[in-house]
Amino acid sequence: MTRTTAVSSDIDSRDVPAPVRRKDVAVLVPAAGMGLRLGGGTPKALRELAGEPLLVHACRRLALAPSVAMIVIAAPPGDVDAVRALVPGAVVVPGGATRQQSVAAALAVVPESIEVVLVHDAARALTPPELVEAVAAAVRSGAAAVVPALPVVDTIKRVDAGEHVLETVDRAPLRVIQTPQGFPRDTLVRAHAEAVDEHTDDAGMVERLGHKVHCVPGSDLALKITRPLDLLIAESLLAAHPLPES
Ligand SMILES: Nc1ccn([C@@H]2O[C@H](COP(=O)(O)OP(=O)(O)OP(=O)(O)O)[C@@H](O)[C@H]2O)c(=O)n1
Ligand SMILES: C[C@](O)(CO)[C@H](O)COP(=O)(O)O
Repeated sequence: MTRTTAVSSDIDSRDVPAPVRRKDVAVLVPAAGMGLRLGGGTPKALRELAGEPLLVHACRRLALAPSVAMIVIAAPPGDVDAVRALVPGAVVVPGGATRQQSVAAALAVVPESIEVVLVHDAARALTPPELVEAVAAAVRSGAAAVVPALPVVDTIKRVDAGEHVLETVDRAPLRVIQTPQGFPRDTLVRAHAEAVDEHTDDAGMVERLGHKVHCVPGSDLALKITRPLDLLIAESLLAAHPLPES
């Protein structure tokens, strides 16, 4: 028996605009960190996961996001040519001494015609293209800054210098923040130009300008590979969530 599904609608399909596929996003990929907490002596973005550098995993997923027009990588200064060979479609610049300086170096080469800029850690190598699209869409909808956020799952306590607990913090309003973080280009340029101190993320700089930062749901796949345990977790995640065959 053939099963049919009746779809009734009084909207003429000719009235429905086709989904807009805009390639209007530049993604800056800070990848110049040493990865001291991971160890191993190789810059972290070049450390391998299942036989390929973390940076390659990260850029492959970025390139699968329909909005992405260009990828700019801030590479370890001694590995610029190696990174160009690994990710041939990307623009590669030497990174700086801090994450913030690496992002600024990449931002400096984004053409003015690009209106939406995302910043994405190479260390979040398994971030799915869907999260990139969700962040880009929220920027297009008018947000000054967009961050993926996850709830905190552990009890949080504040301690003093001697590791004595001062208080147990209410975790309900706390969030763990990931990348990609998204911005209108002009806002990110201004945030970097006016930053007076070091920030751990770009949204923090935009927040300092007085703008509201908008959260979208984060992803477990966007974990930051920071310590050796994270590499083991990433191996399992990669096996469980391979990219579809092209
Ligand atoms: N001078 C720096 C420092 C960090 N990063 C990048 O910023 C991202 C997030 O940083 P983190 O995961 O903390 O990397 P590292 O700084 O390499 O780690 P660690 O602090 O353990 O050395 C990474 O993709 C890293 O390569 C960068 O581009 N330039
Ligand atoms: C930008 C970031 O990934 C957001 O969670 C994070 O702040 C980077 O921090 P790190 O101290 O450089 O690991």
